[in-house]
Amino acid sequence: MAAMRTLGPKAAAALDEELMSTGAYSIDQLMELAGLSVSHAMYALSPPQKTPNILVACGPGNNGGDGLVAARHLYHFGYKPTMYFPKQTKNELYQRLRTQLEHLKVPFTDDFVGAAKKTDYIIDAIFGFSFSGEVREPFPAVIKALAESKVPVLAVDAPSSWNIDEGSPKDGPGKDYNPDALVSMTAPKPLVKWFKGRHFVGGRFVSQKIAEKYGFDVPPYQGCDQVVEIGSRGERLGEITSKTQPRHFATCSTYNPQICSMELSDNFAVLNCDEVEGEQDAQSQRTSTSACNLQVMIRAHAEVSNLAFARILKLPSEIRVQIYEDVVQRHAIIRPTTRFETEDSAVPQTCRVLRRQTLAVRYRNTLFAIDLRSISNARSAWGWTNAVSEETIAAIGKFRITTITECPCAKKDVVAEAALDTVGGMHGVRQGYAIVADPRSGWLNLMVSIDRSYSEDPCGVTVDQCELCGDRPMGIAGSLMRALDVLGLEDDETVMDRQGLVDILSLMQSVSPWTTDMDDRDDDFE
Ligand SMILES: NC(=O)C1=CN([C@@H]2O[C@H](COP(=O)(O)OP(=O)(O)OC[C@H]3O[C@@H](n4cnc5c(N)ncnc54)[C@H](OP(=O)(O)O)[C@@H]3O)[C@@H](O)[C@H]2O)[C@H](O)CC1
Ligand SMILES: [K+]
Repeated sequence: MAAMRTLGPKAAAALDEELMSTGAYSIDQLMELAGLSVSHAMYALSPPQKTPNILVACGPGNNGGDGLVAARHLYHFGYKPTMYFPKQTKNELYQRLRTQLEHLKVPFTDDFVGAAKKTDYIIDAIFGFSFSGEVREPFPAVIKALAESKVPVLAVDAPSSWNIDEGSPKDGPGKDYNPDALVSMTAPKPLVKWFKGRHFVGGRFVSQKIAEKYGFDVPPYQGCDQVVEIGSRGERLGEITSKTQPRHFATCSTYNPQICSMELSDNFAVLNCDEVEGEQDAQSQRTSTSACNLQVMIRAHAEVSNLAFARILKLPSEIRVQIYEDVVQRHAIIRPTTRFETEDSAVPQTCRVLRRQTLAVRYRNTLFAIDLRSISNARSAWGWTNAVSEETIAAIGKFRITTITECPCAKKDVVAEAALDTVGGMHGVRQGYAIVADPRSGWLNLMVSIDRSYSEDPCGVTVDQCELCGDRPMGIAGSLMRALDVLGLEDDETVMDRQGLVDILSLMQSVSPWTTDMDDRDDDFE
């Protein structure tokens, strides 16, 4: 996949001129769009629930203006921005942007170095494509602090102090400055050749005609996104290894758009591709017919759904295309690994560790996992969500339990179908339970299904009888009901605060562990 073309400093300045002359844009508009893109990139990197405090360092030029605009949007997204803006020019535009922030009571600080120690994220909007020469006062200490920062940094258009054409400086305060992320305005600058972090492009307003004239690519923005995450050099997908250290982790169930992509903590490392293989791989340890079938089904699914599953995952389009091509052309590298690996014991509290049949795709530092059970069995999509992220928990306030009784009576399918209305289209669920977080409606749906093979109820509680045959199966749902009882929740629809949800998830974990036990004994899982 070819890397995106870059725009040198002269071309970038000429483009801005053209946008403001023949393009009929005003500088305010361009800056508003640029700052909005920055705020979207920030949100994509880390939502306000995770990193509320953002220190925005603004330089004297338009790069600084982008930072001022971004801070306003971030405030409205729920962050708490703090501004460092030491060299304000007389330009009226900057005064207005500052006043807008002051009206929101966004604080301005003179002590960047001190503030940098207290924040969760820093936005570097000091210099953009017009930076040149040695860094002048008062910025050397600021650039040095950015280089030494323990908290992550998102750079706007360029890591400040980097040479736009030649990248990171050989000496000076920015010598070791390598921000974690970069959002390129309109098009990447040549310096991205040396940039190694996560990279977004923003500026969804230029026409194809202008892009052609200036020789850059308009990236494939999706939905109403203001930014696209791209690989700096268009590298191919990495292969899967159990040692992959993902920064983010996403799971998805194809047939249920309510199951969104989820993000977990940084130190969550998990991968399991047991029994799933792509091409016969020299290193593969086993072969499995179900894997071959799966492969065929994934392929068919990919063709039919035209990447719907990747879209649900909100994968960068580059990866979507890659998955699509790989899957359709049967080049997916899917390797069996033996076990899951979790690094953080807290993770299982809010996460159901992936089990079999997971297609994982590593893209740069991000590991994407797609739950193939949903892909492989279109008629009975497995409603498994493997993780409930902090962000999702923050977005939901209600909890709903649906019990699906899989009874040995002949009408069991009917029983399962009855759950359709309540859980948004999932059926065919067997043992286990699914947690479906739906931030849009504010629901955390917990679907409990019961299998007769669970003959004992660990908490001595029986649950709903089968509507059709009157039998009262027991099992995992019983323990859950018990857990709710402990919490004093009698209704199966409850509005609760975030802590309540966390408590429930923790309790479920403690009464019925979601991780290794089940995985160990679940060899016949299909
Ligand atoms: N294309 C888009 O989508 C848009 C991008 N925008 C953003 O604008 C910047 C470019 O803005 P510009 O005003 O041209 O310049 P900068 O902000 O990069 O920097 C200019 C100021 O920086 C000072 N400067 C330059 N070099 C040094 C140095 N070595 N030491 C200290 N200070 C330096 C310079 O100061 P002076 O003292 O020389 O005046 C300038 O004040 C682009 O990168 C995007 O982020 C726009 O928002 C429009 C849309
Ligand atoms: K910058």
